Amino acid sequence: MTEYRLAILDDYQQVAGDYAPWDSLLDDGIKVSVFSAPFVSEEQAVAALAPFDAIVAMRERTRFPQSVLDSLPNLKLLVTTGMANAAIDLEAASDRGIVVCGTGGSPAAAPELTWALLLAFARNLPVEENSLRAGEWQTGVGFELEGKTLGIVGLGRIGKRIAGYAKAFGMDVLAWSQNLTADAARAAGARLVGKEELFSEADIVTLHLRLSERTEGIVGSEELRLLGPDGLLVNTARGPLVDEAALIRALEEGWIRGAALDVFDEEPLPAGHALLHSPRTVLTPHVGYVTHESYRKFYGEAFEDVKAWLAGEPVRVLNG
Ligand SMILES: NC(=O)c1ccc[n+]([C@@H]2O[C@H](COP(=O)([O-])OP(=O)(O)OC[C@H]3O[C@@H](n4cnc5c(N)ncnc54)[C@H](O)[C@@H]3O)[C@@H](O)[C@H]2O)c1
Ligand SMILES: O=C(O)[C@H](O)CO
Repeated sequence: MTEYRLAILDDYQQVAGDYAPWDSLLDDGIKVSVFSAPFVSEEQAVAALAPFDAIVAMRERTRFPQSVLDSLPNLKLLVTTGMANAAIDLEAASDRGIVVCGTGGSPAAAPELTWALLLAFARNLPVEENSLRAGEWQTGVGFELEGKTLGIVGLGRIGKRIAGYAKAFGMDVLAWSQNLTADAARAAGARLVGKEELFSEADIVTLHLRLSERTEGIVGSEELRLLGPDGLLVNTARGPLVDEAALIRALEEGWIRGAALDVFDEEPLPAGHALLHSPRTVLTPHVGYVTHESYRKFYGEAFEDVKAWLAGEPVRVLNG
C-alpha cells in the first residue's frame, strides 16, 4: 500500500478532530499531522508542508498562490472547506496536476450572524452587557428595525436570506449589485434600485458580495457620506469590499452612525487597530461560518473527499 501524508490546517478553533475520525485514515495508508497554528509567511507554510501529499485547509488563512504550490513537490490533493477559496490559485494547481476539492457549508450560518450583528448594534447589546457586568443598569437607547429600510448589496445566497429576515421584521428592502435584475430582486422580496439610491435611502446597508476586482472598494467615502449620520453599515462578506481608511474616517467624523463588522482587511485584526477602539463599531472575529453545523459539514465532507480520492472515486473538484 502506498503511504501518504496528510496535513490538516486546523488553525481556527482546533476542532477538526471533533468532526471526523482522521486517525482512522491510517488504515488506508495515510499518516495525519495536525497544524494548530497559522503559517504567517509563505516560507513557513512551504517549510512545514513540503513533505505532504494531501492538505485539508480550513478556509482562507493559509494562502496557496502559485509560488507556494510550486514549492510543494509532493502535493496531489488540496481540500478546502466551502466551495470557493480565493486564497488558492486554481489555475496554478491545475498546471501542477493538484486536485483541489471543496465541501458544502451551512447556509444559515452567515445570514444568522449578520442578523445577530444588526440586532446587537440596534439595541446596543455589547455596551449594555459590558456596563451591566461593571455594575451599571441601562446605558444607552437603541432603535427598532420595524419600519426601517434595509439596503442589500449583493442578492446571492446570503443576501436573499437576509431579505427574508428583513421582511419578517417589517422592513422595506432595497437591493443593488452590478448584475442584479429587477425580476430577481422582486423574487427575493426586494426592490432593485441604483447604488446611489440604495445608500441614500437605506437606514442600514448590508454587504453580501463576493470579493473580486469588480467589487473591491465598492464602498468608499462617497457611499458612506450618502448613508448619512443615522446610517449603519454591516459587513460580513469580505473586508476589502469597503475602503477601510474611508470607513475609519466616517466613524471618527460621524458621517455614519456606525458599523457592524465580521470581516476586515487584515485578519486577525491587529492589536491597536482603529476599528477596535471606535465606540461606533460592533465587531466579531470572522465567525460567520463558525457553527457546529458548518464544521460538521466542512470536516465531515473534507474527510469524505480524502477517502474518495484514495479510493479513486469522484470528489467535489473545484479545478476540474
Ligand atoms: N463572514 C463569514 O464567515 C462568511 C461566511 C460565508 C460567506 N461569506 C462571504 O459572504 C459573501 C456572500 O456570499 P454568498 O454565498 O451569498 O455569495 P454568492 O456566490 O451567492 O454571491 C453573492 C453576490 O456576489 C456576486 N458575485 C459573484 N461572483 C462575483 C465576482 N466574481 N465578482 C463580483 N461579484 C460577484 C453575485 O452576483 C451576488 O450578487 C461572500 O463574500 C462570502 O465570501 C462570509
Ligand atoms: O466565505 C466563507 O466561507 C467564510 O467567510 C469563511 O472564510
